[in-house]
Amino acid sequence: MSSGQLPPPPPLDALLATGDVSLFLDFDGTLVDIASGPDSIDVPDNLAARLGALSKSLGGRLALVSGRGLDNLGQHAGALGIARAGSHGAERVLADGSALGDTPQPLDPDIVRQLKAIADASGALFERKSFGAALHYRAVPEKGPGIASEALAIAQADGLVAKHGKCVVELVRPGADKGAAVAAFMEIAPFSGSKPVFIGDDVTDEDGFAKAHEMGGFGIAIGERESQNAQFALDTVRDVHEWLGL
Ligand SMILES: O=P(O)(O)OC[C@H]1O[C@H](O[C@H]2O[C@H](CO)[C@@H](O)[C@H](O)[C@H]2O)[C@H](O)[C@@H](O)[C@@H]1O
Repeated sequence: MSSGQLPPPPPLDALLATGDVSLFLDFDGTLVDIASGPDSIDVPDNLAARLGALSKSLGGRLALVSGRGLDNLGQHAGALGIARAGSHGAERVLADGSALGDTPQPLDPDIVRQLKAIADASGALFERKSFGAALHYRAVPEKGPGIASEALAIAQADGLVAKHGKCVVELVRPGADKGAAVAAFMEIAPFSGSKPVFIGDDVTDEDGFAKAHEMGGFGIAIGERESQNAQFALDTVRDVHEWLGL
């Protein structure tokens, strides 16, 4: 259903009055506005501190779940003293920085070279990531379908997964899934036994919405994109900040 046709979520205070809630937050397009490139984002002042305060008020039941690597997330958002999953959910750490689950394997260098060659030939922006590599075609949108199909062919030949997002396709190893990250956090304290709520704007967030709903909670889709699995919607990043009381 189009996000515009979904109702807004109940106020966070009202939700918290019904019992413990865990919030799982996407980053790009949810906490920060989409920009022309991965390093052009404008991170709101003191975002890390404000998320830390929100996490504290929720008894630690807050986690970022991003397609960015955790190293990259830290470079942009600053030191995050909250639970977080990066690389589309494959890298997971608790608020104290201890790992939750295994560290993923990086991509084979030959795959990275093939993706870089596609970027060089097409004018796409190549983003090297710790456990994946992405091709951003925001500056060459007409080449998006061709870039995506070349990346998909490499993924299929090498047992990898192509993650599609806003003007981007990325190859990752199987298992990088935001729903799996939600499930992993929900198995342990302080998340277990609470109602999970996943907030995100992009295709990869659908796994998070579906898992949150399956576990008794719901998803909140941000922006115009049609969502298959969210129950509620908010229009903008600013609305997300207001709903969270950031
Ligand atoms: O799961 P997220 O936290 O939303 O991360 C998804 C991807 O975000 C970044 O790309 C997107 O945001 C860029 C900056 O606004 C934008 O230029 C790009 O078109 C978007 O696709 C990031 O660069 C990727 O690595 C993340 O996977």
